[in-house]
Amino acid sequence: MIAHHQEELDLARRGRENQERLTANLKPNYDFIVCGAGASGSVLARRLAENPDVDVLLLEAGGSDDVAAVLDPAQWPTNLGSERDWGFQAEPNPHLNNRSLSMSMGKALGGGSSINVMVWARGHRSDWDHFAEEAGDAEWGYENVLSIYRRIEYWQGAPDPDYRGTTGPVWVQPASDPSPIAHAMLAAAAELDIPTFDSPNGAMMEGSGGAAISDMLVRDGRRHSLYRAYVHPVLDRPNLTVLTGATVRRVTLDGKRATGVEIARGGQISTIGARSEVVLSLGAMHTPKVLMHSGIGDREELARFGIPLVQHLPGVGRNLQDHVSFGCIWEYAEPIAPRNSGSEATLYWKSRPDLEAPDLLFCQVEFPVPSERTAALGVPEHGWTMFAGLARPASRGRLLLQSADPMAPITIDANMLSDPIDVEAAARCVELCRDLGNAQSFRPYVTREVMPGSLTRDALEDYIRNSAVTYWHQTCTAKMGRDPMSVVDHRLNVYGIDGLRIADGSIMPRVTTGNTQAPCAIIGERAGEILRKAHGF
Ligand SMILES: Cc1cc2nc3c(=O)[nH]c(=O)nc-3n(C[C@H](O)[C@H](O)[C@H](O)COP(=O)(O)OP(=O)(O)OC[C@H]3O[C@@H](n4cnc5c(N)ncnc54)[C@H](O)[C@@H]3O)c2cc1C
Repeated sequence: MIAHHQEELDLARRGRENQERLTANLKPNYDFIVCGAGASGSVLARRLAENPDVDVLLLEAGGSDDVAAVLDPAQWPTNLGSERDWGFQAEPNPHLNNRSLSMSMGKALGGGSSINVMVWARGHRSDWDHFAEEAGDAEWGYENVLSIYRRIEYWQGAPDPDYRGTTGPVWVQPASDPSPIAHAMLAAAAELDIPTFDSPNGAMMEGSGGAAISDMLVRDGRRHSLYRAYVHPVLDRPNLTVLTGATVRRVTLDGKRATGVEIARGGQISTIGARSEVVLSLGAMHTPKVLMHSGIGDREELARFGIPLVQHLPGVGRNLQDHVSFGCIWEYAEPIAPRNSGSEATLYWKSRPDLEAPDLLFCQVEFPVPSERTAALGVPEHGWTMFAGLARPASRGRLLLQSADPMAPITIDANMLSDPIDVEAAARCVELCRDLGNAQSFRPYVTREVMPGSLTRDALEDYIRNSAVTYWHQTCTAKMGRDPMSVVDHRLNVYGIDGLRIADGSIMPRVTTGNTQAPCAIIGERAGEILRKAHGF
């Protein structure tokens, strides 16, 4: 253990010194520029840099992840609203009683994977098969994706070679020593005839759903972000430069070929060239934004701000999806301190039996999580939340520019619950929450259901609109596909532009069933495979 710790310290020092050297001597050109060191970008940069002959620049607007708020799993909520959060705010939404939701996204090395709740959820079989169908490419299908998961995981739970790998970079473990209420959640599921599983990742996500103790990216008691898993161990390579505090303003183009990027850093604007390709991994808000500022997007939207059109792609910034969630809260009989990240049990189920796959997603949270509106109903000092959401929302949002200035914010019309089907599913979702939370198995741990309680249908709808918050799974704004609203093809090429690809949650045609960082890791892995093949290395 001591020897391992010393090795870690040595590696960190070598990496730091190497990066100080590389960033003090930035080159005018790199082979590949990966924009955004988040969940997908971290994976991709590592895979490209594994070839020592390939020079990779990884650009990140945020800063270091080497702070307790990131590395200590229990401290994740303290990142919300901090310098490590972009702090997006959606427009007031009439379907949420005119509430304007906060839409946090990570701004630091690791992106969302440095501030998230660390849950590892692979997505449902039908999600990946849908991606393959949309893309017209079986390599995006479940069977292939399952083999990638096996390859990248360093699984710490009970051996399960059909589903789990033990030689990859991503340390995945079942939540260690979960809270009694996490076990109560599984017991309550069983009371309602919902099957329970050893892990949510495997057979559970091939069928109708179930309940399990969550898998987490936590290693030796510390957050194991996708940046820590993939990039941190290779920071000492001479062919990988990681530049923080660098905000990508736009892609530079020569006609319809991407030539590099324009960045803002330390008050200076400069350009850096890409000999091979530029990849946008800026997340679902900023990837479409940077495309639009580069002249790639909807003709009319760009014309509003006089941005010269390079490629008309009406789907840029459309199709915004997210899991909307509703907190139902119970008061503890005796306070129970949260363990791990405070979210250790998960459940997926269908709102209607005829659905092909689960459309409801529950993550238990071991402390109260009201919305700013439901907080007024009175929050218990000690309580827990069933954080229950729509895994397959029908509502779609849109991103719009506010200005021709690349540093200006964007307008987010999240449009949650605009489709009445979602309100129906939400009502079923909250009813199921109540059935679970009020089940026999929770009795030893709770005194009472604090909210919502038994409500008339109208009052329940009002509760849904007042309690709705984001699950922070914003995705799908530059979707992969073959229809006119698609932005990238099956090889992640931006339609109509050479040398420009997208690899992040934006390319999802539909948000996956479950938390989104594991699918974003797959997108990074696929991008790595595709680029290595395209460039013959
Ligand atoms: C609070 C919170 C909790 C979550 N909990 C979970 C969870 O428990 N499990 C789970 O699976 N998922 C969770 N998620 C979602 C998950 O983290 C994201 O879906 C995932 O990180 C998205 O990956 P990405 O690569 O698309 O983008 P990101 O991870 O967001 O990465 C984008 C990166 O690009 C950088 N960037 C953006 N704009 C620029 C620019 N102009 N120039 C340079 N850099 C830029 C960002 O700073 C960021 O580092 C959570 C997210 C949040 C915010």
